[in-house]
Amino acid sequence: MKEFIVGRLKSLKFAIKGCFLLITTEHSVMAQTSLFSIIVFLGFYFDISKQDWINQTLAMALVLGIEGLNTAVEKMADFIHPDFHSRIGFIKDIAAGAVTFAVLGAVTIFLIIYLPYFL
Ligand SMILES: Nc1ncnc2c1ncn2[C@@H]1O[C@H](COP(=O)(O)OP(=O)(O)OP(=O)(O)O)[C@@H](O)[C@H]1O
Repeated sequence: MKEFIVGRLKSLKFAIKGCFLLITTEHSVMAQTSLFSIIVFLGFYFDISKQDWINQTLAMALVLGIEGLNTAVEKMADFIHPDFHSRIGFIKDIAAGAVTFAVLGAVTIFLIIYLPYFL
């Protein structure tokens, strides 16, 4: 049992390190976290409902989570095959496409929540 807990804590430490690496080294994640800070500010400013906090938190987590996986795919592709190859291009394009789906969903949710405050 002790081994299990120590193992999980170690994994958590590496996972938090991964979050830190994403935020401090990846420009796309930096841009997204900056934008999300503004969204969180707007949440407090307009005193949005509990349900809207849940909705926007899920939207932001989804974008950052998929962006993180996209970054991992890009890094792995660059490591395995640093030269230009159409299959690497395809893999990177569909990974970026996955992020785009999440971003479109998140933008839709943000518009549903905040547009009424600006109309
Ligand atoms: N080795 C490669 N072979 C073929 N096409 C590639 C290759 N590397 C990149 N590409 C093409 O360039 C696009 C951008 O790739 P890149 O790795 O620069 O990602 P990015 O989205 O610009 O990420 P970042 O800004 O985080 O570096 C890919 O989606 C793909 O179409």
